[in-house]
Amino acid sequence: MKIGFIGGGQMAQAMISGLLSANPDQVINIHGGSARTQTYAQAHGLNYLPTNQQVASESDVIILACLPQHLPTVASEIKAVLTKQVVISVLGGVSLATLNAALGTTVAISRVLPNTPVNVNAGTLAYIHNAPLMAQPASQTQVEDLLKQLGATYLVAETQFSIFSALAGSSPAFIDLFIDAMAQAGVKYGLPKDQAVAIVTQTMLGTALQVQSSTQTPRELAAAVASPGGSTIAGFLAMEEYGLPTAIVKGIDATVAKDQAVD
Ligand SMILES: NC(=O)C1=CN([C@@H]2O[C@H](COP(=O)(O)OP(=O)(O)OC[C@H]3O[C@@H](n4cnc5c(N)ncnc54)[C@H](O)[C@@H]3O)[C@@H](O)[C@H]2O)C=CC1
Ligand SMILES: O=C(O)[C@@H]1CCC=N1
Repeated sequence: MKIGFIGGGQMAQAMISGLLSANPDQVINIHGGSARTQTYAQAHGLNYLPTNQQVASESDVIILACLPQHLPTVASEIKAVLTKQVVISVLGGVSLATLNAALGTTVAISRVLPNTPVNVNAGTLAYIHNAPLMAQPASQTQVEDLLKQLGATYLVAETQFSIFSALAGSSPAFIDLFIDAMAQAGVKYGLPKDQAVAIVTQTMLGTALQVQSSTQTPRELAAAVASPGGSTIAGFLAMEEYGLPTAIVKGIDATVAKDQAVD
C-alpha cells in the first residue's frame, strides 16, 4: 500500500515519523506547498513528487495534511484523478460534508483528528468514515489499521470532533504549557531547567499511567496525595484560588469555538 501525503508540515511529519517507526519499509509519496517539504522528503527517504495530483494518482491512501484553507485549491488539483483511492483528511474543523463537496460525493473519505504524539506512536486519534468508505469494509479496515499504528483510536461522532480536537488534538500544547510552568517553578527554586522538565515529565507519565489503571477518579487520586494538614493541599487550594481549573475550561471553550468556526 502506497501512502501519499499532501502537505509536509508539523502534522504530516509527526504521522510520517510514526508510520516509519511502525514500518520502516512503508512507501510514502509526498508533495507540500514549499521547497522545505522536498528537503524534508529527501532527508527521510520519502518519494517527493512535483504535484499534488501525482501524489493522488500514485498513492492508494491519500492523507490530506495541508491547512483547511488550502482545501479548495488542493481539491481542484486532485479531484480528477480520484478513482479507487481512499482519502484520509486530518484538516481540523472540516466536515465530511465539506470534504465530499470538494472532492466528489463518491470518494471514500475518513475524517481523522490526530495529535502530535503520533510521532512516537502514542497518539490519540478520532476517526469517522463517510458513506462510500463505510460501503468498503476492506478499505475501512486498511484505514483503521493504519491509524492504530499511530496510537489509540476512537470512533467519534462528527458532532464531537470539536471537543475531541480540544481535548486531544490541541491539548499537547496545553500540557506542554503546564510542564513548562511547573519547570519554571523548579528553576525558581534552583533546579536546572532540563532537570526540572525531566522531573515534571516523568511525574506526568506516572500519574497518567496511574489514572489509566486505577478504578479511582482523578479527584480521588489527588485526595490521596494531599495529606491532612500537608503541603499538597496548600498548593492545591492556591491553584484553585488562582483559577487553574476555570482557566483550563475557558481555554477549552475558546479552542472548541475556533474549531467550530472553520467549516
Ligand atoms: N499540528 C497539529 O497538532 C494538528 C494539526 N491538524 C491539522 O493538520 C493540518 C496541518 O497542520 P500543521 O501541520 O500544524 O500545519 P503546517 O503549517 O505545519 O503544515 C501545513 C502544510 O501544508 C503545506 N501546503 C500549503 N499549501 C499547500 C498546497 N497547495 N498543497 C500541498 N501542501 C500545501 C505547507 O507547505 C505545509 O507543509 C491542518 O489542517 C490542521 O488542522 C490536526 C490535528 C493536530
Ligand atoms: O491548531 C489547530 O488548528 C490544529 C487542530 C488541532 C491541533 N492543531
